[in-house]
Amino acid sequence: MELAGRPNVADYFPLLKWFDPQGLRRKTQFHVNKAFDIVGAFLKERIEKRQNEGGGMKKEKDYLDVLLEYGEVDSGCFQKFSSTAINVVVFEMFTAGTDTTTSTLEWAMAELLKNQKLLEKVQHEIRSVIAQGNKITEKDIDNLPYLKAVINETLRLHPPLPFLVPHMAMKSCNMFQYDIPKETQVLVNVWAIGRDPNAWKDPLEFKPERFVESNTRLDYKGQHFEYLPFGSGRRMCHAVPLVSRVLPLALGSVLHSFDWALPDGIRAEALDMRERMGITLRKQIALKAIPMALKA
Ligand code: HEM
Repeated sequence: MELAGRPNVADYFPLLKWFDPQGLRRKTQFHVNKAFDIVGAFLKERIEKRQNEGGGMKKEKDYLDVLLEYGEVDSGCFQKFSSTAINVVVFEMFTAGTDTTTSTLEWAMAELLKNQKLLEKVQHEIRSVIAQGNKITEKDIDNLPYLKAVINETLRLHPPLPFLVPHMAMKSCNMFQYDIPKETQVLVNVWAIGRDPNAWKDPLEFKPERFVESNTRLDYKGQHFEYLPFGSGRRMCHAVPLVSRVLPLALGSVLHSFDWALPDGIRAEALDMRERMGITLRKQIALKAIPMALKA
């Protein structure tokens, strides 16, 4: 992820592409190969296990089982995925899904620890819906509008992919009064769009309320152009249904089960919120937070 986010001089002088002057392509390829070997080992192990179990038609399947079984039922219509295809898909899920989700959770916790009142408000909502000792489940999420609003607001101020993923114009076109020649690389600055004072009131303030009160029912499905943390159109993030469950479950669980404090010596209002630029937008200084057991 670090190498993918590093500025590459060859993007500005395409002639240099073949020389790979900073060695970025070479170094990235080294790590990609390593990751492929790791995924390849999972895959081999699972295929062997399924063969030993005799077809592996077990009741509980995970993602890898589904990929391996794809096409087995109706071989007339589908071809099975090759090992290489599965390897690529699993690799892509890890690379696209890891930093994005963890960065959102880290920023959400940081914003809440910085705004104790909001932290109390969201914890109050969660704890009044889910009794102490119980766990949050997917079906609880719809009853937690403020928790969802905290996540929405985090994605507005801290979109994990601030420039989306680079796009390329397939043909010359004119969009929003800009002439875009064929094969131009286009970066969409959703970070700036989310902070645009023409679109947002008090744009720099962390106010989850705006998503609860909003009459427009703003969402991140790619149709509201002032709010595009997952992009828009046919290359937008296809994990939105997964992420809209995983983020509230993960954040809700830690907020439900523990009280939280900053380490000694760090005042909430002085919490460092600087960003570190890369392909994903991380906190420059990793958040440290202390979980405290709830009193029975
Ligand atoms: C908070 C979490 C996430 C955010 C904010 C996010 C955001 C995005 C964005 C902005 C794009 C590019 C859209 C564009 O350029 O128009 C993208 C693409 C993608 N995302 Fe996500 N993502 C998240 C989580 C995930 C997860 C968990 C997975 C997989 C399990 C995933 C898989 C992908 C893939 C495979 C693509 C490439 C799609 C394509 O090029 O067709 N993302 N995501």
